Amino acid sequence: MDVELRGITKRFGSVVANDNVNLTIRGGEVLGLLGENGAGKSTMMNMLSGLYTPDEGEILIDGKKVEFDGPGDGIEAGIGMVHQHFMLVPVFTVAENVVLGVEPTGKMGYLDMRRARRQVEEINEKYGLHVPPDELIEELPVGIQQRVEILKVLFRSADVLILDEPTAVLTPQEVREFFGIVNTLKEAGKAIVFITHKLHEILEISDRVSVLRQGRITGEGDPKTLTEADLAEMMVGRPVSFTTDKEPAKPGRTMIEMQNVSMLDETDEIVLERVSMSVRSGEVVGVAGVQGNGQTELVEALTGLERVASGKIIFDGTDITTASVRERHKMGMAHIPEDRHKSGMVDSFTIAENMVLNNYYAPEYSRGWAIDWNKVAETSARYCVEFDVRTPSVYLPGGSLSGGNQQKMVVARELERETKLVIASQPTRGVDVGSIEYIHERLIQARDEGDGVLIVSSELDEVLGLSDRIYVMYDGRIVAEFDNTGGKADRNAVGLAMAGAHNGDAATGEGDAA
Ligand SMILES: Nc1ncnc2c1ncn2[C@@H]1O[C@H](COP(=O)(O)OP(=O)(O)OP(=O)(O)O)[C@@H](O)[C@H]1O
Repeated sequence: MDVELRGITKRFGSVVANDNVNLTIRGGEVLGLLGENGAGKSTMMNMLSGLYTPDEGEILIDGKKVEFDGPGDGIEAGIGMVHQHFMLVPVFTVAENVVLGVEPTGKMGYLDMRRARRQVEEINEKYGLHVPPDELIEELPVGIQQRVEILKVLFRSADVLILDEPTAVLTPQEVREFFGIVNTLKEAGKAIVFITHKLHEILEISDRVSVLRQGRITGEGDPKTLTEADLAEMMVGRPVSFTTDKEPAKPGRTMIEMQNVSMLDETDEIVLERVSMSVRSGEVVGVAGVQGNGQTELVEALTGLERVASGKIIFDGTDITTASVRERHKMGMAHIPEDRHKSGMVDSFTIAENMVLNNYYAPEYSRGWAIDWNKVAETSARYCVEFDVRTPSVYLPGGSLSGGNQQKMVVARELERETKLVIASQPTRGVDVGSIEYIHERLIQARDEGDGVLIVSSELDEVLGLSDRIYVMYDGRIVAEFDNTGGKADRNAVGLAMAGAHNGDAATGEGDAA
């Protein structure tokens, strides 16, 4: 099935999200879609899937004009969207989720769950999805949940699959498996639209690439003849540096220290086991690891979001093991959370309100009981310019920003404050290459101004590029430590430690440690 967008324009108030867009999507092909944060990618796909109606232009399927009046019409026409934030019911099984809304019925009109299960198995088999139909969603890892979303649209006979930043939350192993599935779908004649900010993925998986800038298609090309640098320049309109220039670190006093910290989850399983680590002022320490090996819990312990079971945490000489989140924050701890929607922002609050979400009581904004909103708005507008948060007004809701711009808003709030320690968890997730460059520069600037900086990232290149020292986490423990002065840490050795192939004990300084 081929789909054509012709002269599509979409406005939100004064924002022109799509401006006279022309795009063709073909069956049996992966189209890579690239663009800066806020360029209009999601808006365009939301129109293709029937969620939004274009203000101007038309959509043609196999040459015939179609009009959608909601996502039901989109899926009816064979267009399926796999969203970045999954829309599954956690307490339902895979099969129940897949058939929800289009349940097959038996002769008496009752739900025929056996038939549903069989149909799920057939799709599973055909596309090599390997999803267990009877498992509850909440029991499944993220990578498998994503396949359930794919199953859902295939069950509804989608011929066009729109994948919106599908790899953002996957481990490297899950990405490999996911690409295998994408290729199977393509060979079966499906048209795939693949949206990502990871340029190497575009080069690897897509047959064609289109670049969107400020609502317009500004470039198209063949990934076989393009490089990452070409793609970055097409997106941003200027050459982008993939490495961050930095002077050697000048580590000072210990800013934060964990001493033998252990943590249990709600079922009393150990999620952090006797972790000892430190960050000094004037250094960037990176935490590498495949997601799910205790990094989230490490950050929760440091920031006070969760209580530790044993051990001590010392922040600039003060024992903060039992201190609250706000106390730590007031002492100069900044936190860029891995999931901004969980602990970073409120969608319905304005951008200005979000910019002071954890700081509104500071003397520069508060006069007694009253908040000086003019001052808040003025400061927020400045942060938006500095961090290139694209919005016509700071009085719009935070949730109206594109995903990457929401992330930049949270990063701006945390990095613009006077701090001693910055804890940055997946700081550039969903952020375009131009803004990654800027966020990296700001993290190095924080280090050079004397902050301790802790970066937790599932992007190994990010950890290697920024850190002066690297810890590797595996199975709730720190299993290795590497000196990365001048970028000397061995990528393969770090990768091996991430995979658990490490015999040494970082705490005793054995192994490939510094
Ligand atoms: N529902 C909405 N209300 C108001 N403005 C919106 C809405 N949806 C999108 N916009 C605006 O339209 C523009 C395009 O946003 P869109 O989400 O399509 O960008 P994107 O290319 O997908 O970005 P990202 O890479 O950050 O996800 C942005 O300026 C955004 O703020």
